[in-house]
Amino acid sequence: MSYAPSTAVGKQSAQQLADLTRTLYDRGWMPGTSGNVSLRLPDDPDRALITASGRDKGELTSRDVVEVDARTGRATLPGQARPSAETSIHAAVYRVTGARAVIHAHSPYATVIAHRVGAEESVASLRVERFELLKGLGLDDPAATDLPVFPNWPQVDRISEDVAAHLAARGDGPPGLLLADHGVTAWGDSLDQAKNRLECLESLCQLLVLAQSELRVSRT
Ligand SMILES: CSC[C@@H](O)[C@@H](O)C(=O)COP(=O)(O)O
Ligand SMILES: [Zn+2]
Repeated sequence: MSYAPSTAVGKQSAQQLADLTRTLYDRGWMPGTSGNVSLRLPDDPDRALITASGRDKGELTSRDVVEVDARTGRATLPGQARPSAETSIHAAVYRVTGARAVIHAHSPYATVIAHRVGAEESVASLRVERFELLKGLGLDDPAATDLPVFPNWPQVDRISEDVAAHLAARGDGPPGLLLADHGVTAWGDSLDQAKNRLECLESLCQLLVLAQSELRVSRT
């Protein structure tokens, strides 16, 4: 039930995944067993490694990952641990954006903003503007962005369908999203880039809270 890669690339990727997950736990961004991280294998991007479900993220090792099909989220090897319950959200991001790494965290400020915006039946948009840190998101126009906030349906597949549809329709959106009352997900071309973007999103949410800004939310 533990990941035992046959290649040096698999071994190195699993180690990177585990090291980053523990770092984010240590920051308080993945309390308990919350959060999940995935990375497409550099030598075969059709496959990805993702954290196993329900593990203590502060204790995660390179054996606590699961190899899945990057586009479907289905396990590719027999006898593996259960992949993250939110694997289908990672797969939706991979299908639509071409990202190479995805991180989902329960970091406090992003989660507070996701709670304050909330969501009813459909995706909401949170306007974020003016902050210099928007430049860290790699946007075409860093003056402002509309951060999507998705309903936190109990059926994860329903969330991933919403995410895939929204990202397909809004190709110029930010490399991240909020899940109402839940947390934040960010992605990038590498684990480092996904982490940087997650840090920018968390910090932007912190600034919104500290500035006591009225949240500009639009709902469709
Ligand atoms: C500890 S509750 C958090 C979970 O429900 C979920 O949102 C989460 O982030 C972790 O799920 P996991 O299946 O371990 O990847
Ligand atoms: Zn979560």
